[in-house]
Amino acid sequence: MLKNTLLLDALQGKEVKRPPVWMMRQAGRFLPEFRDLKDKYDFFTRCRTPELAAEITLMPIKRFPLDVAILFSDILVVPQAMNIPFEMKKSVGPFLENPISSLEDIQKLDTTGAEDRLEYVYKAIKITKEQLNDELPLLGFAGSPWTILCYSIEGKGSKTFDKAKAFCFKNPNWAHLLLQKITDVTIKYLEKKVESGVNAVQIFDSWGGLLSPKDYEEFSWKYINQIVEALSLKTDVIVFGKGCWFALKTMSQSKASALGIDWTISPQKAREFTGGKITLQGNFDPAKLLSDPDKIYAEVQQMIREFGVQNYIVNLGHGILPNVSIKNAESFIKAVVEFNG
Ligand SMILES: Cc1c2[nH]c(c1CCC(=O)O)Cc1[nH]c(c(CCC(=O)O)c1C)Cc1[nH]c(c(CCC(=O)O)c1C)Cc1[nH]c(c(C)c1CCC(=O)O)C2
Repeated sequence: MLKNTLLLDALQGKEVKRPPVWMMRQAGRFLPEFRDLKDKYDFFTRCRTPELAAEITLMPIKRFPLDVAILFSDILVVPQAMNIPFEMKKSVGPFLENPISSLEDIQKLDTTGAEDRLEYVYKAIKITKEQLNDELPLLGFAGSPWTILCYSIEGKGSKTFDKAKAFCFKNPNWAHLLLQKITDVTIKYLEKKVESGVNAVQIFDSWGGLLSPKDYEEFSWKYINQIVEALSLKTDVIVFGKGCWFALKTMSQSKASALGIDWTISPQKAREFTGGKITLQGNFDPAKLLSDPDKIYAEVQQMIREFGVQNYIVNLGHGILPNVSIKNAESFIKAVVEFNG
C-alpha cells in the first residue's frame, strides 16, 4: 500500500536501490515555518492539538524529498500521562517543579490506563496518515525508560545527569520499580500508536551512553529489550542509543530491526560490532550540517559507501541543530536521493 517502501525494505533487510533518508528532529526548530507556529502556541499545546501536530509532522516533508515522516510529539508525553507534570520552560527546556525523589513518589504514580490519556497522539497519527495518503511511512517513537527516568529525577536537562545516576546507585530497587512502570506504560503506548497507523517505531535512548556497560545493561537495556520484545511482534523497532556503541553487540542480538548510532563510531566498526547482521541508522555529525553544502554532499555520499547501500538508513547521529540552514539540510538529503555508487 505504501508508495515509498525504502524505510520498511531497509528495516526488513530487503534489497533497495538506495538507502532511505530522514533526520532526527526533522520536525523542529531549524524550520522557519515551525518557528512561526512556536510564537503562537506553547510547546505542549502543539503536541496536544492533533491538527497542529499533524501540520508540523508534514512541514519537513513538504520542503524536502525525505523518505520518512516522524510524528511531531515529545518523549515526555509518556511521563506526563503517568502524572509527572513536565513543562517546557523557555531557555531551560524540560522542567519539573517537583522531581521524583522518594519511593513514595514512585508508588503514587498513576500508571493504570495512562496510555488512554494520550488519545491526542493517536488522533494526530490518524490525521497525519490521512494527509500522507500512503506516500511515505510514518514513524512513531518513545523515550527509553532510562532516558525518561533521567529527566524525571533530575527535573531538567543535564550534561551528566549525576542526580539521576546517584538515585539509581543508592536506591536500585526504587529505580527498578520506576523503570518497570515507565516500561509497562511505554509498551501499551507504542502498541496503541501502531494500532493508530504508525509503520515503525523508534526508541530514543539519548542518555544511555552516560552509563558504564554494566550499568547500561542493568538500568537501560533490560527495559529497552522488554519494549523491543513486545513491539517486534507488531512492527519494526529501531533502537537509537546515543553513545551506546559498547552495547551494539548485545543490541544486534535482539529483535530490533535496526540500530541507530552516533558519529563517535565509524561505519566499519559499527558493522563489525553488529556482525554485519542488522540494519544500521546514522550517523552524520549534526554539527557537520553547519559546514558547506558541497562538503556535506560529498561526505554523505562517502558515508553511504562506508556503510554500504543495503541494510542502511541514512540519518544524523543525533537531532538536527536549530541553526542549520535549509540549504545545508537540503544538501544532506539530496546526496542520498541522487546517490548512484
Ligand atoms: C531527549 C528528548 C526530548 N525529546 C526527544 C528526545 C530524544 C531525542 C534527542 O535526544 O534529541 C524526542 C523528540 N522531540 C521532538 C521530536 C519530534 C519529532 C522529530 O522531529 O524528530 C522528537 C522525536 C520535538 C521537540 N521537542 C522539543 C523541541 C523544541 C521545542 C521548542 O523549542 O519549541 C522539539 C521540536 C523540546 C525538547 N524535548 C526534549 C528536550 C531535551 C527538549 C529541549 C531541547 C531540545 O530542543 O533539544 C526531550
